Amino acid sequence: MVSPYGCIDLKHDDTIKYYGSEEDTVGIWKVRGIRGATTASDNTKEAIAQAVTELLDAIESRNQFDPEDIVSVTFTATGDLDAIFPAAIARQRPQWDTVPLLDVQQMQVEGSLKRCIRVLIHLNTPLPQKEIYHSYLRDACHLRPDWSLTHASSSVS
Ligand SMILES: O=C(O)C(=O)C[C@]1(C(=O)O)C=C[C@@H](O)C=C1
Repeated sequence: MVSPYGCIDLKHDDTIKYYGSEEDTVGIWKVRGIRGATTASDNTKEAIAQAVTELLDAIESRNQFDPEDIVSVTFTATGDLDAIFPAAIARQRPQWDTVPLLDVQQMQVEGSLKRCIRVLIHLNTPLPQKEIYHSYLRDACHLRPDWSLTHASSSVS
């Protein structure tokens, strides 16, 4: 189907992409972001590993993607967590060993949530933004109450 907007982009590999309304883009692969956050009970390898595993399990089960389609994953940790890199935990997951991973320290804002691990996944997906599920677990559920039930469009499913 040709987009009513009439904008067709012929790439070098002859792939045709249409740009238009949200309906037009369903089924066309794009890079989307998946957010998540959680808290670790302690600054220990075990507690951080448990929190990261639980968070990535939730994100993977809610979004059903192939790790092969991940562009990159960035974790942030608050300054009170330094026992292990979240990326070191993530890398042990099935098919995650080739995913580009990065850890950075979260900026320190007075009064913000302690022992918090955040994640931002960039993913190639045919799903529209409204079908991307974000996961805010444990004490991090208060950070984005609209997303703590994990649906981007804030509907409960
Ligand atoms: O989404 C989160 O993890 C938040 O804490 C919320 C929020 C925001 O205000 O949007 C704040 C700080 C983070 O760096 C990212 C986003």
